[in-house]
Amino acid sequence: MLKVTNLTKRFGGTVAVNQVNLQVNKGEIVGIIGPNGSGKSTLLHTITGVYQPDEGVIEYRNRDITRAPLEEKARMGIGRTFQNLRLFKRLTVWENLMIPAIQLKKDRKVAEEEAQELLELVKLHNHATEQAQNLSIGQQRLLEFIRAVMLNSELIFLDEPTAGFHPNMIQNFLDTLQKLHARGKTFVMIEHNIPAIMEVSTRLIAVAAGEVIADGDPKTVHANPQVVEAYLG
Ligand SMILES: Nc1ncnc2c1ncn2[C@@H]1O[C@H](COP(=O)(O)OP(=O)(O)OP(=O)(O)O)[C@@H](O)[C@H]1O
Repeated sequence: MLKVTNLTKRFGGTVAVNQVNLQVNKGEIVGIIGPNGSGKSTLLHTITGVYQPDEGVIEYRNRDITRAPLEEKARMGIGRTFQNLRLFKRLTVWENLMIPAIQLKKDRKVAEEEAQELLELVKLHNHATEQAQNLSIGQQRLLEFIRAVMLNSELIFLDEPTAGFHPNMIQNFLDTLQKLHARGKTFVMIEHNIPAIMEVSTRLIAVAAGEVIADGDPKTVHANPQVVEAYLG
């Protein structure tokens, strides 16, 4: 589905992403872990078109999308959420879901049914008429998450989706993720909550100092001595 080859992104003298190779196959939930400052967000920004890479190639469904901007990648089915949320804060929960869906020329009735169903899935249906800014951070993250799903995204990148969550909301998020996964969505998720990522990931990628240091079965990667060293060292 997605193939990244020799991807490099520099900021001045800092090599934030260094010759990264990775693939994402349809139906996976790929977890990305790594210490603070290891390049996870920059990797995600570069793949999704927030940043342009300095080197490397990004292919989606066998098409070269290396230089496509964020909006074009979104139209191709690559969705994402942001660590610093990007909701329409003064609009209602319902409007946050419907406005982008209508801009995408979705049929209004289909979009309304989908919005209602997704709101029920993340237990936000009683908040539909509230302004987004009045929700808790966790609820805002859930809203941004289902908005990405509403936008016909097939491959969805999540940047620390459970950051700021009340502990009892984490399971709600993980259950929703697995339900959407069961319907055919593919996910790539950066997360510091290791128990959460171990629960849902079908594959785990560990990065350190801008490089992929392990990629494979979650339990094997988590136990990899280099990964343990990167976290503790
Ligand atoms: N816009 C930027 N300008 C300059 N340097 C940047 C920029 N964004 C990231 N960096 C640097 O690139 C490196 C990787 O940062 P990045 O935010 O991608 O790491 P991260 O693994 O996502 O960290 P965290 O887990 O804390 O979110 C760091 O050295 C950081 O200081």
